[in-house]
Amino acid sequence: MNAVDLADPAAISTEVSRRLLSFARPYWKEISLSMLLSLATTAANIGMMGTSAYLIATAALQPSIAVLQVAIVGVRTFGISRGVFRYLERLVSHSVNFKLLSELRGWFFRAIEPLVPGGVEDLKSGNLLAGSVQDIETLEDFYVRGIAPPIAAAIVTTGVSLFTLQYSISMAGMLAIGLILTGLVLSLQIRSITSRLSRARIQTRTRLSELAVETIDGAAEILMANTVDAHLQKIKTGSRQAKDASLSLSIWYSISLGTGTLISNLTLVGILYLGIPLVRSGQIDGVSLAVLALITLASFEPINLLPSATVKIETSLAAARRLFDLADRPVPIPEPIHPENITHFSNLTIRHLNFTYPGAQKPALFDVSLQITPGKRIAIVGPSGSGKTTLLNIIQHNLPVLSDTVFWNGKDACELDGYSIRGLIGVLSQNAYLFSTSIKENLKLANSYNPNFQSILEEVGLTAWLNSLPNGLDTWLGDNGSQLSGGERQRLLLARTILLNRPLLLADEPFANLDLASEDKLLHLLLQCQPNCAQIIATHRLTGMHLYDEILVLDDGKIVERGTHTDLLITQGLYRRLWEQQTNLIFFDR
Ligand SMILES: Nc1ncnc2c1ncn2[C@@H]1O[C@H](COP(=O)(O)OP(=O)(O)OP(=O)(O)O)[C@@H](O)[C@H]1O
Repeated sequence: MNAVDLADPAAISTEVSRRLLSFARPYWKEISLSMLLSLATTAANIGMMGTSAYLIATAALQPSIAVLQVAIVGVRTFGISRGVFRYLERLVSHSVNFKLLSELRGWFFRAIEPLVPGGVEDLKSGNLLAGSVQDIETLEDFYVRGIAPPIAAAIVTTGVSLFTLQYSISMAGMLAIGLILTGLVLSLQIRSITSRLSRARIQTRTRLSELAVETIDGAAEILMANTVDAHLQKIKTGSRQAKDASLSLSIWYSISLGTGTLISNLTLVGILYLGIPLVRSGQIDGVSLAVLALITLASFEPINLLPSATVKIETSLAAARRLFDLADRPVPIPEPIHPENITHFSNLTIRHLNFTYPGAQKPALFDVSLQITPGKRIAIVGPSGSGKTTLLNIIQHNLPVLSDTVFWNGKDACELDGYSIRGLIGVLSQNAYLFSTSIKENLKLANSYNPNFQSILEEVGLTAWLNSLPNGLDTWLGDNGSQLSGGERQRLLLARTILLNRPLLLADEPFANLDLASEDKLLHLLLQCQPNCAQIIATHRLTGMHLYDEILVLDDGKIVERGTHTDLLITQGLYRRLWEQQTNLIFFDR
């Protein structure tokens, strides 16, 4: 949050409210309508109570029925219109509220998305889940209870006090004091008490969400390690803390409701205490006092909701603050001010690239240069930790680089639109995500317009398997493809990447968890598909190396050797040693 004193909770709340209100600006017409309807409901309620009091008090004096006719019609009209206005007010306020919440979900996703390359690694997925679901839902209270009701309450307080003023200054003063005590003093008091509790509630709820996601994701490992009880204990502790935080808020919610009702009844007693002598002295008549007494009660109806609404609004503000904190994280790879789009691929050149992770002692990449053009196949090989994945991430624009190091079609990557760069790249890795839906939907994700699924599935060798499935392409894959074997999964990921049809394909150990024969087969398939597609494959398994145009050997972040398979075997360097190690291993494996 900009230019806000972070030590001042009031300043933070004001800034958070201002930002939340800015989302409501486009809906000002609907919000104004809901405010008008809220006012109309309260006015109808006050009218109904006032005319009822008039009717009952006048009827007690046994006048002719003609005298009561207008009041009878008034009670009916106010009674029916109150229900109609209340219904319309709820309809309008909830409709605008749902629109606002869906807008906020879109905004949150758009704000988080640019952070994903390298910006949310320190966050647990349960934290983001709590943000995108629970926190946004909590904001409902801010919009439903935070905008229209306080304004309607202020208008009611002013109107009813002015009306009472026509009868007596002291009674009007008493009523205004009661209304202000409840609507303002009690609300502010409750707010200062509950703001810390609201933050604690959001924190405990987030922690519980993190624990739940972690436990579900790691269920198999937890069972294997026999630590179910320890995890359940953590969840129980988290649940208890979340329950305690909610309970404290509920207690204050009830206290505020009860105190509001107490103040309204005390005000009524005060009005009667001041009014009865006035009736006795003939300054006002008894019927007017009855009307004023019931109007007093009715006017408290919207005001009484304010202190309890404050508790909910404080929780909304705490949730919003967390959302803004997440959304305001600095973008790790800022886009240029005037980004240039790149729509085709003719070459990628990397010149003397150095890269050091923040806080790392030594660079992960040092003086790396390469060039790739359409149709060229490059393999990046090297021991674990030599920098292969880092290099692929830099090409994907997932890590920040200095200008004058990475060039697309001769243009500096730092001046290009990051989304358009990623739009040129297809990525294949063993960790790629498969959505929990059908095979067809997962393939459509890559290219919903390509009806040519069957031929690509045939190409990657999945046809026989698909034919054996009763539901074929409509087979559900399970969470992240949990119902697939390693080979089926990798073939499906390969089919999805081919369907994506991007001019540059990056593959990071794509088939490493398969047996050597399957790996060999899929690597050949990958290299044969899309002849014009440039490919860079990072691997530490030296399978099919003779098929690559160039092999870069990385060691400790530096390219120590480069050339074709035959050249590198002759060189007698690291590549040759790695090759011999692997061929010996394969020999012993057999
Ligand atoms: N996010 C990160 N923050 C800090 N250091 C990192 C990060 N990711 C990787 N590194 C470090 O950078 C170096 C290169 O890692 P990288 O993952 O690129 O190697 P690799 O060759 O792909 O390894 P492997 O074959 O095991 O996947 C390693 O020393 C690693 O510890």
